Order: sequence, then C-alpha cells, then structure tokens
Amino acid sequence: MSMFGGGFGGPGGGPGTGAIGGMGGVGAGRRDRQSGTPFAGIPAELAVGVARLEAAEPTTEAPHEPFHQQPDDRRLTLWSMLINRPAVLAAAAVAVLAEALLLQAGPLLVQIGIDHGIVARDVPVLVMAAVAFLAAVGLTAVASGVRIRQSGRLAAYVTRDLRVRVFSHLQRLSLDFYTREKAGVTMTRMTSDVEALQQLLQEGFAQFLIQGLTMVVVTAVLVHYDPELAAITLLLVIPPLAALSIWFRRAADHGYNRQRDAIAALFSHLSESLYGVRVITAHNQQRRSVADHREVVGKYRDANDHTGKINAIYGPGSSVIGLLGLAALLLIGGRMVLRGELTIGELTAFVLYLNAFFQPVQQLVQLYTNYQQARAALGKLRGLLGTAPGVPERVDATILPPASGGIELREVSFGYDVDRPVLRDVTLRIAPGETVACVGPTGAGKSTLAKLVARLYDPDRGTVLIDGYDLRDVTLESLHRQVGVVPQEPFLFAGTLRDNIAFARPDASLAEIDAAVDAVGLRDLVDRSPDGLDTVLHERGQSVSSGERQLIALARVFVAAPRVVVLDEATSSLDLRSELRVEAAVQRLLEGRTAILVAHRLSTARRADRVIVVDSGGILESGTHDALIAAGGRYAGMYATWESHAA
Ligand SMILES: Nc1ncnc2c1ncn2[C@@H]1O[C@H](COP(=O)(O)OP(=O)(O)OP(=O)(O)O)[C@@H](O)[C@H]1O
Repeated sequence: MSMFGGGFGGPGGGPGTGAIGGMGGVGAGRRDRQSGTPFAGIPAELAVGVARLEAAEPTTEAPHEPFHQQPDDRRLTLWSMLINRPAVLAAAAVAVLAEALLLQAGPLLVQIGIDHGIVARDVPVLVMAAVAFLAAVGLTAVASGVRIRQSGRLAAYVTRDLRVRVFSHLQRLSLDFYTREKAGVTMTRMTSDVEALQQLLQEGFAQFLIQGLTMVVVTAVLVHYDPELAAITLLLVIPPLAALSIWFRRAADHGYNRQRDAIAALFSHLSESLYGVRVITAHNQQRRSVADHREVVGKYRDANDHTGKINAIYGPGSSVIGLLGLAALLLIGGRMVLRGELTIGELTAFVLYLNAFFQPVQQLVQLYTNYQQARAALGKLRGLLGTAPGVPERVDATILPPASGGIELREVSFGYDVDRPVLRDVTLRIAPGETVACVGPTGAGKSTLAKLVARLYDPDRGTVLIDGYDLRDVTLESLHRQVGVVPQEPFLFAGTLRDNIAFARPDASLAEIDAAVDAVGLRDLVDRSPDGLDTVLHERGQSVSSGERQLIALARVFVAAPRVVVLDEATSSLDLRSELRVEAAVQRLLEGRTAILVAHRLSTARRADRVIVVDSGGILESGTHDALIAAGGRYAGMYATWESHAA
C-alpha cells in the first residue's frame, strides 16, 4: 500500500502548479539566450509596446483567504459571502434600487399622458409626459448598466473568495478525506457548484431584488389607484401562486440535489477514466468504460429531465395564473370605467402595472430555479467546508523545536475502520540517527506504522512522540519541516526539474540544489536534459523514468533537510543499475538522520541499523540483521526465501 495510498491523484489534482508553471517560462527564456537559437530577444521597435503591456499586466492580489491550519468554522451563507465585499455590494444595491424605481415611472407617465394630455386635450402635458418617459428610459438604461457591472464584480469577487476558501480547506484536510472522497466529486464542488452560485450572484440576485421591489411598488400603486380593485385582483392571484411556489420549492430541493450528486458522479467517472486510461486500454476495457460512462451520464440526464419537468409545470402554471388575473381585472375594471368609477387612463395604468407585476413573477420563476440550484450547490459546499481534518492541529499547539530525532511509539493502536485494527498496542523506540527497516508480509501494517510517525493519521489509542513531544501537541508545519516523507509513488509537478527538487524549500540556493543533485546521483539526468535544471517536466513526471522520479523525490527531501525521514520504498522494480543508484541515494539521504524505512526489498533491510518484523498487528521481532538471522526466527526465514529467489 502506498504511503499516500488511495489518495487524491486525479489529473491535475496536485496543488501549486501555477507558480511552477510560471517559473518554467523563465527557464524557457533562458534556454533561448543560452543556446543561441534564432530568437535573440525583443526587437527594439516592439520593446516600448512590450513594456507597456507588462505595466498593464494585472498583479495577483494577496488572497482574501490566507492559509491557516485551524478549521474554518464560519458558516457559509450567501449573505456572509456578500457582506465580505461591502463597497461593491452597496454600489450594486443602489443601482438595483434606482433601476427598480425608474422602471415604475412608465405606467404612471402613460396614465398622465392619457388622462391629462389626450383626454384633456392638453398637448404640452402630452409632450412633457412623452419627454419624461424618454428620460426615464434613458436613466433606466444607465442604472441597468451600472447594476450589471456592479453585480458582475460582486459575483466575481465573491466566487473568487469562495474558491480560495474551499481550496484552503482542501489543503487543510488530511489523508483520510482524500482516501474517502473521489477526486471528481471534489472537482465538482470547485467547478460546477461554485459556478451555480456565480450565476445566481451575477444576474439572479439583482434581478431578485428588482423584481421583488417592483412587486412591492406596484402593489402600493395599485392600492393607491383603487384599493378595492387592487384587493380583488391580488387576492385572485397571490394564493394560487404561493401554493404553486411552495410545491415547486419542495420538488426543486430534491431535484437539484439529485442533479448536483449526478454531476459529481459524472466528473468522478471522467477523472478516474482519464487517469486510468492506460490501464483501461491495456486490459481492453474501453467498451466497459464507455458503458459505465453511459450509465452515469444517463443518471445526470434523468436528474436534468426531472428538474425540467417540474419547471415545465411551474413556469406555464404561474403564467396562466397571471393571465387569469389580468382577465379578471379587465372585466371588473372595465365595468368600473363604464360606471365612471375609474378613468380610462387609470385602467390602462392598472393593466400596465399588473403586467409589470407579472413580468417579475415570470422572471422570478426563472430566478427561483437559479436560486434552487445555487442553494443545492451551497449545501454541498457547506458540507465540504464542514468536514473536519482527520488530523487536527490543536489551537494551543507548540512549535516542535529542532529535533534530535528520537522517536517513540507508546502502546499505539490504530485501524482505518474502528472495528478492524491494523496495529495493536505497538511500542517502539528509535534512537536519534538510527535507521529502522520495517519488513513483513503485504498488508501487515508497515506503511501504516510509518504514516503514524509522519502524523498522516492519529492513533486511536496510545501516543507517538518525537524527542518526547506528543505529535498531537505540535504544529503541523513545524512537524512536517522536521519529518520528511518519501512516498512509495513519488509525485512530480508540471514544472522544471529545479522547481520539483526545491519544492519543499522554493528559496533554496542553487548550491543547495546542486548538492542535492550530486548527493542522490541525479547529475547524469541534469547534464543530459536540454535545459539542465530548467528542463520542464511533464505532468506527474511522465517524461522521466520511474527510477529518476524516485531520485528526484529523494533530492526533494535532501533539500528539505528534515531530521527524520519516513521512506516507503517503491515496490516497482527497477533495472539493476537504477536500483543501485536509488539505493546509494537512499543511503546518502539517511546519513545522520533518524529513519523509518518500509522495506520491500530485504537488501534495504540488511543495511539498516535495526530491522523490525511487523505482522498480526504488532512487532514480532526486532534486532540487527545479523542478530535476527542468528536467532533463526521469522526474519531469518524471510531472508532465506528472498536470497534463494535473488540468487
Ligand atoms: N486508507 C485505508 N483505508 C482502509 N484500509 C486501509 C487503508 N490503507 C491501508 N489499509 C489496510 O490496512 C492494512 C495495512 O496496510 P499497510 O499499507 O500498512 O500494509 P503494508 O504492510 O505497508 O503493505 P505493503 O507491503 O503491501 O505496502 C491492509 O490490510 C490495508 O488493506
């Protein structure tokens, strides 16, 4: 089992590629200058333009959400996100208010034009009403422009803050989360779910407010014109509309949650299939893969179909209610005009206002759909942000001082499932500078023991200590600075060789990087690469061999210079020469450091200061290689078998 077994290894799943990519660009430029290729710099006539472009280049602001280890317990609500940007929110709100009020001027001016202009045969009033109408249209357009701009900015800011907040949380979560949760589901939270919120914020919210305000103003105006007529019309319309909306809310809640889950399943399948495409092809499983994808896509289609159906009922349903209200108004209002209780202008204004009342209702139907989608997305994001790290940092955690590297496990018990313990009451002491190799059958718990020392998990019972400090009492940052981990399958980022080697300490000097390169025997690769240390590696290190990947991972830890090294030996076999290179690199890395080696090859164990045999949830044997061979126990048996196979 890999040190980071079952982890979050989907395509592009690794953090921090942005900075590395940027540095890769610098490297490429250097190559052109060094190699004397035709590109000889920026032509003089373009230099001014390039300088201007560079000056106009936006800089990345300091994030609103700096990374910290403590869980984020602020409740995620739309309001809490909006209030974070008070200036933009206020500007958008003012524009919304202005637009909503200006929109109401139209019917009033029409009524004045008809009653006081046309009916009273007063041309100047008619002209004034028309000019005022035009002015209102112009101002509405301006207010609308400002509103769209400001709500767009608001949505952009808020979703950026949210993305960074969720990403920070993902950086905080422990290995158990990434083992449990599919990469595709997490991707969905960061893409589709955040976009659903963005859509609501960009258009939806402002529209909600405008339509809501319009309805309030229109109701007031209708009551002002004729309270009785207003009461009759609104009573005919509002109760059925409210009942329909309540039904829609219930149905949509379920429907949009199902849609979110279906799209997450779709992304999961997609990311896993892309990640595993080589295995799928090698085993001729493309057909099955397509059938599986058809299944998840089908479920997404069904979910969409379901929400489409409820929308198809709610949209026309609310429309019909509105039109019936309008018909009732014409009948009742028309009778009132005939009786002389209402002017024709007032009835026209009434009809226009009622129309203005229903237009928002129509819009609100659409917006409500957006809102329900965003609400479902928000629920999912809230769930993600509410996931506590499996390995939390105490609020009063202390900084682990420079360690001498003594490790102790005191009666440690641990299981990934509570009822299936992997280790039971394990006690182990490792002296500073000692190298201990863990051997044992597959699945015995060797990697698990190493993970506990690196605090990738916390024990269920017992304590793991470094220099007498309980790992749970020290800050994760100070611990990770002193405990370096070399995973079974090293992960390389897209970026240069230099960036990958200096990953743990981007400020490492060239001399330090060179020292690491020489120490682990990477000089050959650096010299062979077209741009030396600035050679750009492909995603996940696809452009280097498996042995080279291991050497780069070792160089990375070399630069980080931790006191304690936890090394999960790769199980993939290398050719003899590469094997020897990796072994020599490991030897050099471990010099003077405390180390726990998960040894899959007994040649590695042989060189360790001490060997422990892990099986049946505990440590069966412990001693030097020679002592264990002499004792003729379990290790001696394993070694004899290994030697006979190696011979
Ligand atoms: N994340 C996990 N969730 C649940 N069970 C796990 C997890 N990781 C490991 N296990 C189980 O715990 C047991 C010990 O696993 P571990 O990786 O420590 O074994 P190992 O001795 O290192 O094996 P190998 O030599 O094959 O790497 C195994 O039965 C394994 O299936």
